[in-house]
Amino acid sequence: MSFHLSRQEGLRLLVSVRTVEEAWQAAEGGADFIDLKEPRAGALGGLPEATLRAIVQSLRSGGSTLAISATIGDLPLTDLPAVMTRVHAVAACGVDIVKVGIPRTADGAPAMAALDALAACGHAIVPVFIADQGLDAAVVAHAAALGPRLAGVMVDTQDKLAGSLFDAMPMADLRHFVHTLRAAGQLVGLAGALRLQHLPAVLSLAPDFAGFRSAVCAGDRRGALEVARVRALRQALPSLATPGQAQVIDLRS
Ligand SMILES: O=C[C@H](O)COP(=O)(O)O
Repeated sequence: MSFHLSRQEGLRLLVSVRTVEEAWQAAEGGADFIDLKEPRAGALGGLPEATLRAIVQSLRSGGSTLAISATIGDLPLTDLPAVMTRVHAVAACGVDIVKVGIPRTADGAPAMAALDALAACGHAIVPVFIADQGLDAAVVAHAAALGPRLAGVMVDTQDKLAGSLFDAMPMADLRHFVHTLRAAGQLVGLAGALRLQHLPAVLSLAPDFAGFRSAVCAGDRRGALEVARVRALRQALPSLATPGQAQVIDLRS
């Protein structure tokens, strides 16, 4: 794996963008990760490779050293050759991290086979567990067992109109997810229609990073990113992260 994400103090912000302009706005607002995604094509919508290359080229030639991730799009894990072809194609666009959705299915075997292939593919991979139907504990344990062969692990939601991550998963399950994967040496990220008001609950779970799109757009997540909204998230973090000030909110126990 050529790119390595190391653990740092505090919560890092991942902001999803769909254009060169949005990428720079996210950077200006204080994002730690620039996440390339087409929100108009679903929760993990993939951008065309030409767009990925253009954003990477602009950020790097403009002097930004921020980590850049990109999703491969919503591909079924049952077609593993197609998933791996797209992973290699996205990585070849110059991004540091490739994100791959891991939806819950009746049979966890395709997800486990995909995780094995992803861990061995030579790129920095972040599998993104889709939380809408809850998580398959055996598949999460399988990801944990892969340890640092994965660059990190995220949980996110598919249906952005059904509420936030905290509506999709009980707080106790989220705590278990973060604890299990961090104990396995992995960096853990949370996302799922998270808003400013969710930051205390996010911080109480102590993940390594949190991902945002809905919260940084004026309308819904398919609309335009607003730098002021990224900045507001960034500015909220230090005060919330100060020990004793972070309100622990058990949204669902
Ligand atoms: O990877 C993070 C996602 O793009 C977050 O999107 P969202 O805030 O709309 O759930």
